Amino acid sequence: MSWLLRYLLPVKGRMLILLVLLLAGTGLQLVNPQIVQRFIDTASARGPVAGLLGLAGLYLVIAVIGQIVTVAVSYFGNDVAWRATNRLRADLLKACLRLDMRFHNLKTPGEMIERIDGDVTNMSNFFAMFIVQIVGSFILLGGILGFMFTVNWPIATVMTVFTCLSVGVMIVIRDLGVASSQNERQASAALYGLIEERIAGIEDVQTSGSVPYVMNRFHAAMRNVFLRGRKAWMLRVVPWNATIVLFAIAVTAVLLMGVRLYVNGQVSLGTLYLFFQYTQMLNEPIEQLGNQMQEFQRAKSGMRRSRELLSMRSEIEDGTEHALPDGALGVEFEQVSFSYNKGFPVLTDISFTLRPGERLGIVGRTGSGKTSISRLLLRLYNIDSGVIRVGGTDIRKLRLEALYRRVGMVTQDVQLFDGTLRDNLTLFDSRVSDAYILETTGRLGLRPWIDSLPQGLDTHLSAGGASLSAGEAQLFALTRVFLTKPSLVILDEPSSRLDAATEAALQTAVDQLLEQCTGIVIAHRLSTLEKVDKIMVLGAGRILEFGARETLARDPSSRYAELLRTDREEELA
Ligand SMILES: Nc1ncnc2c1ncn2[C@@H]1O[C@H](COP(=O)(O)OP(=O)(O)OP(=O)(O)O)[C@@H](O)[C@H]1O
Repeated sequence: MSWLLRYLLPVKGRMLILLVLLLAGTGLQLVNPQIVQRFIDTASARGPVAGLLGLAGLYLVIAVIGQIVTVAVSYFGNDVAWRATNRLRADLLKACLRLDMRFHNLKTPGEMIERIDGDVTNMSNFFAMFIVQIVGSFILLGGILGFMFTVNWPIATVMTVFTCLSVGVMIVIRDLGVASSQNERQASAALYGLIEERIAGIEDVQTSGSVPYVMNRFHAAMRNVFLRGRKAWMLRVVPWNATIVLFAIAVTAVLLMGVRLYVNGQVSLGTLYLFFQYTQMLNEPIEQLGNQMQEFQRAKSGMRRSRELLSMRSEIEDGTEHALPDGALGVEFEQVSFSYNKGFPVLTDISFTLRPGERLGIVGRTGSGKTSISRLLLRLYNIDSGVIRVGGTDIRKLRLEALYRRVGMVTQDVQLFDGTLRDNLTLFDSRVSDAYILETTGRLGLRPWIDSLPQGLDTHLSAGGASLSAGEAQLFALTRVFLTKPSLVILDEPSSRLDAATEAALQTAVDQLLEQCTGIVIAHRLSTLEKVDKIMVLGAGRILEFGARETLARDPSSRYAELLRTDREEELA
């Protein structure tokens, strides 16, 4: 409840309006049967027609106002629900964006969408209506029973017993469907994960002819959602069904007692109608309570999942220091060991130093750990042991923001965001001027491409990357890093997708960039590394060789020299 209140407190004014409207609606509901009672009694006593018409008119006016109040309740209910749940959605998204890569490696984007939006949508009705309707239902019940006690206490007692029994049954079995509702949400999240994954890999799915296979998996996931959903629904409706049986017994008892009183002349026909009508009306708040109980079970499973997500902490704790020396930044790895999964070391005992402004080329076989080193430098993962220093400061002590502001990385995968070309190049930083963008793109050879676009920097790019060729996307990513004027730059296979001419242009630009900052270049092709100062040869997560490039190249027994020889032979072949 305290958690719920945190989201409802900011909308307390609207909640209050909702409550007042609900009370007004409840009052109107209680009044109308009494008007009908008077109408019947006046009519049976052959009272004046004008009086009857007046009662009928009053009934109509109250009925119309009642409808208006119902519409207003629905409007404010939805309004409150959206406002409160949007806050929760924002909190969930923020929590999700702050979680570390180990978490994200295990979750598909589709699953996260379902958790941030699907679960919350399931809670929205609960948010809007739960407190209000529970309070409203109890007030209506109290009003009906209270009035009945003033008219006929034996019947009121029967109705009270029935009400207490119904509410008691619901309270006792209220948690029945929670676990299975949680399972239902889980299955639904898995289904979304599957759809997202397959649509993201649509090219592979289509070209490998695996549409039938995907459909098969999809049907299996749908079946799972259906089976779990059915079970959850069955368990949720049990409390409600129990009250229907109780209600039928109560109506029968009240009618029998009422008819007996009428036959004995103890009550008028109008009062008999009132008994009947109020017993019928008891059903409504009890049904509301039952519905809310169902919503509650559904919402509770969503709430559990949301609270679980909100309580998760990223393994990457932000540091406190934010001062780094001006200019190029030195890098130091001291006995660094790292594993993605416990027991499977990816990097072991990595130690090396790069002075400010130095350029390091990392080579090694596929899977030797080159990219992992760059990820560690950006603190995407915590290391198992050792220390990494950037600009002389342990990166664990640095504010992440300070680190990201000074370190740039170009990876093999380029992510485009929905926005203009300018937004994508500056990553939505409006302080970067167009002149600077154009000058930088000119240096990188992207200018002819930008000039060929009808709207230049204002051209809209779609998210994902479909609007750029792989090579363009890579040039694009380099430009992005250039624009941030980094003090340390990591280039992961920067020219892997470029043709020879573009690569030459790019190489000049990279050289210019590396002149201003410290650089780490990860490359498969040794030609990319001609300008670097030092070389690191990695093998199975260990440094096999580290030293000045010139020295290693000249030493025929070095691994680097051997790599150069094989590279040349391959080129000749
Ligand atoms: N997210 C991850 N979770 C678990 N293991 C991973 C993850 N990323 C990489 N690995 C493993 O870590 C090892 C090193 O991977 P890394 O990407 O650093 O190698 P690399 O030298 O950059 O390879 P390549 O030249 O192919 O890019 C590999 O065995 C890889 O399977």
